[in-house]
Amino acid sequence: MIEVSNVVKEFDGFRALDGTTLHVGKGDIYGLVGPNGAGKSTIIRHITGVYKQDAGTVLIDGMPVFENPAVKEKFAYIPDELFYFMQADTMEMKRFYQGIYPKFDEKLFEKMRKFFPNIDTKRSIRRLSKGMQKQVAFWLAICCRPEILILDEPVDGLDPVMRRQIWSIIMADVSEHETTVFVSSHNLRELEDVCDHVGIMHQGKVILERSLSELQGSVCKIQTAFQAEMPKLPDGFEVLHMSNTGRVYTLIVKGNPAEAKKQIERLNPMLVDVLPLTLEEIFIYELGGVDYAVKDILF
Ligand SMILES: Nc1ncnc2c1ncn2[C@@H]1O[C@H](COP(=O)(O)OP(=O)(O)OP(=O)(O)O)[C@@H](O)[C@H]1O
Repeated sequence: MIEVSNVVKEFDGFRALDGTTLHVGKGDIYGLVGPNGAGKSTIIRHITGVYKQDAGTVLIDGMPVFENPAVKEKFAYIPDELFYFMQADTMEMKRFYQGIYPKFDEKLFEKMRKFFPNIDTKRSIRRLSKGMQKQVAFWLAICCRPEILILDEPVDGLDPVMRRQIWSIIMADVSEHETTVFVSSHNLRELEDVCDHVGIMHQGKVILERSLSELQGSVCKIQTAFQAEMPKLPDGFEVLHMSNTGRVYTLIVKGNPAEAKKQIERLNPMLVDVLPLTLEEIFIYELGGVDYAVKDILF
């Protein structure tokens, strides 16, 4: 659905994007994570056709985005800095969006009022708080019925209750309409519960791109204890990290979790348990040795 290949962008000789490549499939919830200055907003501005790349391609459904209104109708974009007509109120903005998005869902707009009880839709947006302005942006974006929602740091500035609310609205939309979501954040934890694909961006490149199921099936944490010393582990059993407290050993193991558990069980342990790894832990071990600087910044 979104295909970004080898995109290069320079600003006054500074290479903000240095061969960025990423792929987002239909219905994916793709999280792009990276430290400040990695290039997340810049690549998003290419995907939304705000910028034109110096080299490489940016395609949505096989079509170039830049200056292509047919493609722009497919997505709604919430940038990190909102650019409303600040004098307008929410109802006026709604009419503006209705003019641009033929599929704008008026009924849904009314239905969603209950989620945003603090928004006075007749008050100029300039006079709403920053968090409230973001809420309005979501409300309108979802009602545009886009095929793709592109969100740059979407919940920054929202309180924890509203964050949960916004995510649950997005998730409901995804499951009902198979909306594709492309979301950037510098906070991996924020994306952990919602994304099914994650890309890590660093210095203008996507250095790692994985599906969550692929990640979760490829590394696991095993806790085990033996009567005496830890026996020799089978050949080919790839331990990425091992620590122990007394007789209880915690192993981070590469490979299928169920298979790894079976292999440990053959060694007659007193106990063996497979524990879930957080996305953060998975990346730490996945990236092990690749680039410590990235790990230090991201986690
Ligand atoms: N219009 C511009 N002119 C000059 N430099 C720019 C411009 N836009 C971005 N940059 C530079 O490109 C790099 C990437 O910026 P970008 O905003 O894409 O990073 P980011 O990953 O979104 O960061 P953050 O998490 O802080 O929002 C930065 O070094 C930034 O200074």
